[in-house]
Amino acid sequence: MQLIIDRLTKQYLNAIAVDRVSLRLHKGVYGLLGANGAGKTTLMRMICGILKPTSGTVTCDGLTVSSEEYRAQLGYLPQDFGYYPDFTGMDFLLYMASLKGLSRSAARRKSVELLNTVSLQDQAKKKIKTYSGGMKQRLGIAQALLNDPNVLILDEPTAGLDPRERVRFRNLIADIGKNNIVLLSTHIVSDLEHIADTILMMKAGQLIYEGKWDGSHEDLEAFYLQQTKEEGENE
Ligand SMILES: Nc1ncnc2c1ncn2[C@@H]1O[C@H](COP(=O)(O)OP(=O)(O)OP(=O)(O)O)[C@@H](O)[C@H]1O
Repeated sequence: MQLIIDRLTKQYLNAIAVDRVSLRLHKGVYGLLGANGAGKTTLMRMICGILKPTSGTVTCDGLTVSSEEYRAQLGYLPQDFGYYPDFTGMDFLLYMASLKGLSRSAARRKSVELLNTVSLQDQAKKKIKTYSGGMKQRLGIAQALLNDPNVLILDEPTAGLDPRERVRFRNLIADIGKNNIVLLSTHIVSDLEHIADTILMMKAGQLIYEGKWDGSHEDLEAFYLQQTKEEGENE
C-alpha cells in the first residue's frame, strides 16, 4: 500500500496554505507536527478529498483521491468534529455507519466492537452532551474506524485526552498502524513521542522534515525547535 502525495499545493488569495508538498506514505504511523497555521489541516483535507488542491495530486495504489474506491478505504477525524449532543454514542456510530453505507447488521456489530475498542462500552447509551472532551474524541476515533480504513487521517486527535486516555490512544494507534497508514497531526510535540514511527514537520505550508523517529537518540521537542529555527525565523 502506498499513498503518494505529489507537489500538493493550496493557494488562497493572500496566502499559500500548502506549498508543493510531496510524500510517499506506507503502512505505519506518521506524526505531522507544525505550529498553528503551518498548513496541517489544509494538507489533511486535501488528502481526504474534501478540499480541492490548487495543483498537485493524491493517489493511493493508483486510485485518485476523488474516486469512490479511495474514499471507501479512508477514515477521517476532522479537527472540529460536529457531534450530535442529543444522540447517544451508540446511535451516533449507527448513524455514521449508515452514512458510510454499512448494512444494519454490520453497523450494529461494528459499532459495538468499536465502542469496546475505545473503551466507551459503558457509556454507549448515554447522550454525547454528557461526555467529556476525551470521550468525544474517542467516539470520533471510533467513527473514523467504522469502515476498517487502510488510510486513517486524524487531525489533532490527542486534544482533550487525559494521560490515561493518551496511553490507550497510543496503543490503539500503534495497533492500527501495523497494517495501515495512519497520519495524525498535532502542535504538541510530546503527543507524538512513542506514537509515531515517522515524523513529518511543516512550517509555512512547506514540509521541512521527514524522518524515522525511534525516540532513543534525541529529545523530539529540542529537535523540532532546532528544525523550525534552522528553516526560518522564530515563531
Ligand atoms: N479558507 C481559507 N482561506 C484563506 N486562508 C486560509 C483558509 N484556510 C486556511 N487558510 C490559511 O492557510 C494557512 C494554513 O492553515 P491550516 O488550518 O491548514 O493550518 P494548521 O497547521 O492546520 O493550523 P491549526 O493547528 O491552527 O489548525 C493559515 O495561514 C490559514 O490562515
